[in-house]
Amino acid sequence: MDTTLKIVDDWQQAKECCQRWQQAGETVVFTNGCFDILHAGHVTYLEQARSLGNRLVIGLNTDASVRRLKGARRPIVPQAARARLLAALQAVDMVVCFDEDTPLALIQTLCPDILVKGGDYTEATIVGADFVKGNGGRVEVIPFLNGFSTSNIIEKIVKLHCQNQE
Ligand SMILES: Nc1ncnc2c1ncn2[C@@H]1O[C@H](COP(=O)(O)OP(=O)(O)OP(=O)(O)O)[C@@H](O)[C@H]1O
Ligand SMILES: O=P(O)(O)O[C@@H]1O[C@H]([C@H](O)CO)[C@@H](O)[C@H](O)[C@@H]1O
Repeated sequence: MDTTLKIVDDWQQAKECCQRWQQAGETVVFTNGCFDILHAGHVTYLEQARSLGNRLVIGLNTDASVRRLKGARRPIVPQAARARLLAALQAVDMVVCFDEDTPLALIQTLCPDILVKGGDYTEATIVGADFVKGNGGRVEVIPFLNGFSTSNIIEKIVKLHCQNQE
């Protein structure tokens, strides 16, 4: 299968695909993030998110959005490559990029049935939670898998490869 076909650039096309899934009785799960330097915590998280429904859609921050969110030295991995890696995961059915600071407009466009974030968030801090619940959906927080973060990976690389070696 050509998994690049999961990467959808046009939000209207993504909306129509989600509608087709929902009209077929499938539950559409949505999550979002930067997913810079994909790691095992992301993969476990996404597989658990997918298990909550029948389809998993990822809202992926563009490079400009990541830079505003995480600083000028991020992302490490450009959005095209981040999208490509996510699309290759069996758990993922669609990847849609958003350039805003938050995924709210995308969530309001796609109207997912379930909105998911990891345990580094609470329902009160999940953007789109009120909209999804108001639209008859629900919000789920997936436990954080400790020891896995992109920041930790970057710190380890700097420590092991960039500082003066003893
Ligand atoms: N170890 C983990 N366990 C479960 N969920 C995770 C884990 N790491 C990230 N996530 C989830 O994956 C999504 C994307 O997170 P993000 O790309 O910010 O990962 P990160 O490793 O925390 O990155 P950074 O260290 O740059 O903040 C978020 O919904 C987040 O809750
Ligand atoms: O990868 P991150 O930093 O977990 O993703 C961010 O999530 C924010 C979250 O949805 C707030 O509830 C979102 O606003 C931001 O754009 C990133 O996707």
